[in-house]
Amino acid sequence: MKKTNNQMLVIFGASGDLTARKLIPALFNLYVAKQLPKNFVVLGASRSDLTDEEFRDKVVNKSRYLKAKLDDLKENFIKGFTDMFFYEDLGGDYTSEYSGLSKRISKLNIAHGTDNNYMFYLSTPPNLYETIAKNLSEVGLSSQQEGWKRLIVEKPFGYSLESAKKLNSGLQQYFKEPQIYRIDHYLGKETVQNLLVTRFSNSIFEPLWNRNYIHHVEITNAESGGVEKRGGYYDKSGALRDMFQNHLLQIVSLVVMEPPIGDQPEEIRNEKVKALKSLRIMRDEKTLFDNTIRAQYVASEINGEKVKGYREEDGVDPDSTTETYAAVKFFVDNWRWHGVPFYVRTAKRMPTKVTEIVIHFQPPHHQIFRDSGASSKDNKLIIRIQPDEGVLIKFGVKVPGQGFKVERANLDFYYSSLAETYVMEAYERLLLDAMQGDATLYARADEVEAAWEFVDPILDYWKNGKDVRMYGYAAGVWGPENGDELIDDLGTWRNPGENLADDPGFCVIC
Ligand SMILES: NC(=O)C1=CN([C@@H]2O[C@H](COP(=O)(O)OP(=O)(O)OC[C@H]3O[C@@H](n4cnc5c(N)ncnc54)[C@H](OP(=O)(O)O)[C@@H]3O)[C@@H](O)[C@H]2O)C=CC1
Ligand SMILES: O=C1O[C@H](COP(=O)(O)O)[C@@H](O)[C@H](O)[C@H]1O
Repeated sequence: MKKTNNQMLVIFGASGDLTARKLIPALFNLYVAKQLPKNFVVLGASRSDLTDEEFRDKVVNKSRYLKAKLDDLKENFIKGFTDMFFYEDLGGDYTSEYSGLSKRISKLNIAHGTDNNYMFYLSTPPNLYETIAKNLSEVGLSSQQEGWKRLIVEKPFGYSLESAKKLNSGLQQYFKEPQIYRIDHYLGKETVQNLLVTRFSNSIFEPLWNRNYIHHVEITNAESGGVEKRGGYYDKSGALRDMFQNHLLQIVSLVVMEPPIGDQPEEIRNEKVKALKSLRIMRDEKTLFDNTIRAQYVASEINGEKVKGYREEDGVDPDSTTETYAAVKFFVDNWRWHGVPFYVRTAKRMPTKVTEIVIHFQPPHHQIFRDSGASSKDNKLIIRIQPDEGVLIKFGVKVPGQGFKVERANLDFYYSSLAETYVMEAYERLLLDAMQGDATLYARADEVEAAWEFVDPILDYWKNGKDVRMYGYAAGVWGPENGDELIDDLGTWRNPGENLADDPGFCVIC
């Protein structure tokens, strides 16, 4: 069991959505599970004019998640939680000097015995990250002479390769790379981590994990929701930046990577970087045209309810060319994966919320049961990241009786069958790791840059390419028909829990 030192968590942007929806509930779960250190303080910092009491009130009252739990808990238990919270008004903006903040931190440190160990969580608009790091450094709050200092940074880590490099070097002027924790909440998901264990702690999968046995790899991230209240942010981002560049390429790196020499953070991260650097970058327009598809959802009805199209959403430009669906086919240029196509798609307003990896194995070289129902697509390994987290194996079996009729069977493991095991929420797991100084599940600067290097040409083509198209799909279906064209030499995408409405797939900006 790793040790969690006494410490203070300072959250910049403490009055925001992420703090209320993710960070506070995660801290609360850690508190209930007695995982927080003996001496622990949370100092919220924002421009809003709040007292400690008002902040505490907001922290507990604003969290719908906590409200549901609070009814079951004793009042003094809850008070113990809220008493850990304090608030510092940064007075106007985040750019003025931090001597007031620094004094408050010192005072709380002495009063609560947090041993000069400070974790700074940047949950503000990203254009403030570098300024906050600079201001902290100027008042000595990045120095590790006494106690450790860590900086957790929220995505987006840049908007392009160039801006990611600028952000990384900007932060590294004030904090050393090992002090910087770039959070990618997909890495905190239990089944994403389980990929490493499935691959490297079993001898039955790894011998097959290569071009000789794997035909192709498919990764789907589907959300049934639209852009909700984040239209303004999303319209400047799009599916490729919002999900693909970070979460999905992180998953790809875990599928592709070579076995690390051990389980230490740098051993694993070094292999992930190598994996990301081996993705074949698409440079010419023809390759980009043939291997990438973008689309937007348009107004439709889902279960009898009218649903807005993307361009009608609040905060979205009515002429927006931002994609809510992105599908990319690519290859990995290394010994293990030569010639194996990867198909990765992500979208909002799909029929269901699901994320899964499907490893399609090669068909048998000589299929003697072809006429008895055996299919060349029988063998699949499905790693279900969410929901119903688990690992599923699909294979062919003989139907009892005369002859050799073949049908498909499943060997399925679901995490829910481990009823005794408490599965931590992603933010809970990641916060605890950072508190313990374990950066394994955080993205390193070179990983982020390698991912942008792959994504940048696609973004550039989608913005400036000659023949580039934007397709439409009715909200609530599995994307545009053209999405299937990408994979059509292999059939169709696996649409889990399929509920496919009639969808012609049409072009809104051809
Ligand atoms: N919400 C989410 O689900 C996710 C968010 N993120 C990232 O986390 C960060 C925070 O996101 P989120 O909490 O949603 O954002 P919000 O807009 O809800 O909150 C941002 C906070 O930053 C403060 N702030 C300081 N300067 C500004 C400014 N110029 N404009 C707006 N707010 C400012 C605001 O507090 P005050 O006005 O009091 O200073 C506010 O509390 C962002 O970088 C976002 O990309 C990443 C993944 C998911
Ligand atoms: O980072 C993001 O992730 C969410 C999806 O996360 P999940 O854990 O619910 O799968 C996505 O909705 C959001 O647009 C994106 O910014």
